Amino acid sequence: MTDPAQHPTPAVQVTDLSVDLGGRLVLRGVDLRIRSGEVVAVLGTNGSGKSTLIRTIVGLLPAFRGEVRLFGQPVPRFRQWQRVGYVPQRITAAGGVPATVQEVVSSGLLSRRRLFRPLKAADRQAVEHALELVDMADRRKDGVAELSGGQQQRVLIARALVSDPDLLILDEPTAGVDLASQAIFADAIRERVAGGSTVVMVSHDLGPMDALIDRSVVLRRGRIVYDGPPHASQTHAHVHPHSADDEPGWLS
Ligand SMILES: Nc1ncnc2c1ncn2[C@@H]1O[C@H](COP(=O)(O)OP(=O)(O)OP(=O)(O)O)[C@@H](O)[C@H]1O
Repeated sequence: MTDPAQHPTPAVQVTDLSVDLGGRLVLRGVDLRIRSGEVVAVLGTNGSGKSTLIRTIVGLLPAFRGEVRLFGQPVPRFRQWQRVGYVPQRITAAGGVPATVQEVVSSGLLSRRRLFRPLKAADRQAVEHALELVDMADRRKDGVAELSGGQQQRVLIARALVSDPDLLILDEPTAGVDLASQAIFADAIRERVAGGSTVVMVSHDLGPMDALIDRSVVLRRGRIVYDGPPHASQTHAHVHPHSADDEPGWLS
């Protein structure tokens, strides 16, 4: 029998995943197993498939072949979305709908409350805490459309953190966010990681988050070409993807 202590259910399990976008295979045969508590960076050049991988993991894109499981459950049947915080790649936080900062952050709690019900005191407190974390509490009543790009990104980060998720999936969360806010965000993530959260993060520039990463995965043309310790991948990911065949982690 398998010992569950030695083989606990991974937070994310991607098996032989291929994804088709517009008739083209953008991901091809991706295998990735992320244990609970790991902090994994997904790296690779523009168009290598990072966002596609992230969006398939959170169920926004269907698998063409293979599957993704979250906490052991295939994504199409997964229902515990309150356990997952997701920051999408930079888009307008409003998504075209006029909404205040407070409303967007509250929407991070939607899966744990009934739509259109007023927030309970504990929820209001969680929203306030998340807004304070990203230093946006004084803008709570403002429309997100009136914010700068970096401020909108901070609101999306607060939305992902508000439900105190077990798994954070972040697609370039700090793109366009100033260094001070990146440091605040890194602290918030560090706190979550210390509490046992799992983090999967796409980034071109990890900045203050760099020290938190314990593993990185490099994509190239829809395939994983490196999976191992962060150092070698960051040195070579964008420069010489084939120059480090003798280093551990590089896949042929
Ligand atoms: N809706 C779509 N239809 C067809 N092809 C798409 C679509 N969205 C993305 N692609 C293609 O899929 C490939 C991977 O895109 P993806 O956004 O996953 O890359 P990425 O690694 O996240 O890039 P970046 O670093 O620029 O964000 C690209 O070649 C892109 O042109």
